[in-house]
Amino acid sequence: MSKEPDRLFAQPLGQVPDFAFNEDVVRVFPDMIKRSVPGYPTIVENLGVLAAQFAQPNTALYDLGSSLGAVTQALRRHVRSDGCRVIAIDNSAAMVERCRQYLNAQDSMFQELLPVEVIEGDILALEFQPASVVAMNFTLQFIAPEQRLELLTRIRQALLPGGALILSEKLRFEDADEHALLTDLHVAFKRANGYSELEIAQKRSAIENVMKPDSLEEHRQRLLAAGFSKVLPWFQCLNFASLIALP
Ligand SMILES: C[S@@+](CC[C@H](N)C(=O)[O-])C[C@H]1O[C@@H](n2cnc3c(N)ncnc32)[C@H](O)[C@@H]1O
Ligand SMILES: O=C(O)C(=O)C[C@]1(C(=O)O)C=C[C@@H](O)C=C1
Repeated sequence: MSKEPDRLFAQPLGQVPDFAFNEDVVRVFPDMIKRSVPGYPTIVENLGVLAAQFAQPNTALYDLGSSLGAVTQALRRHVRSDGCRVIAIDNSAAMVERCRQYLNAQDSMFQELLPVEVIEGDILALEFQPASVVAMNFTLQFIAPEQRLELLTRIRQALLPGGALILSEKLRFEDADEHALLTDLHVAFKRANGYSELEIAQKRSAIENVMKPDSLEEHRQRLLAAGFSKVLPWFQCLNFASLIALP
């Protein structure tokens, strides 16, 4: 994985453009996500551990919004069920190209890894195959809010009994004081990871139009409306959480 440090927002930008998963972001993405999302390495590795409990032989495992394939790599490290295959999908051409290179490198270092197909495409247009695990690691928050229920309903319909959706998201808090406190604590996390006040402020302007977090309660209600029977939070660090949703 690239070790290039994220300095994308270090210089004053004047008008800050909307955040996009373009070449510039791809180059620094491993550093950016680790320094921006509290608990990210723990979530990714344990997503593999959890997935191994839900994966069933001869089924598909999806990594939706796969970026550079960190979750796909964790699935391949942990899932041992026979005949499983990973389907990773992302609509950023730059992400997909680099993801394929990283997965080829993983292939050359380890034997007997699950086969993986990396698709450049829109999750909203995906025809799901019967799946035992669907991972969405910080991707739903970038889908237009009015399209989230329909997408989750289609995921629910593709999930086999005994399978699971593992959904990680940045959270919004319904109580204004709670939201302000958790936002301040997240800023403190970023500062402790070496981001300046300018970097933090410009990144916030860049993502505010493109990333719309929901509250935990909104997630729970929508997952139930999509047909899931149970929603279990398994991880939270500050305003970032990961949920298991059972069919
Ligand atoms: C925050 S990143 C995901 C991080 C990644 N899952 C990980 O754990 O390292 C969100 C990703 O979702 C992708 N994405 C956003 N909307 C999408 C869509 N409609 N279809 C496919 N991919 C999408 C973006 O291109 C981006 O790579
Ligand atoms: O920087 C932030 O505040 C974020 O919300 C982090 C976040 C995310 O949650 O996906 C936003 C965009 C980048 O992809 C990396 C991380």
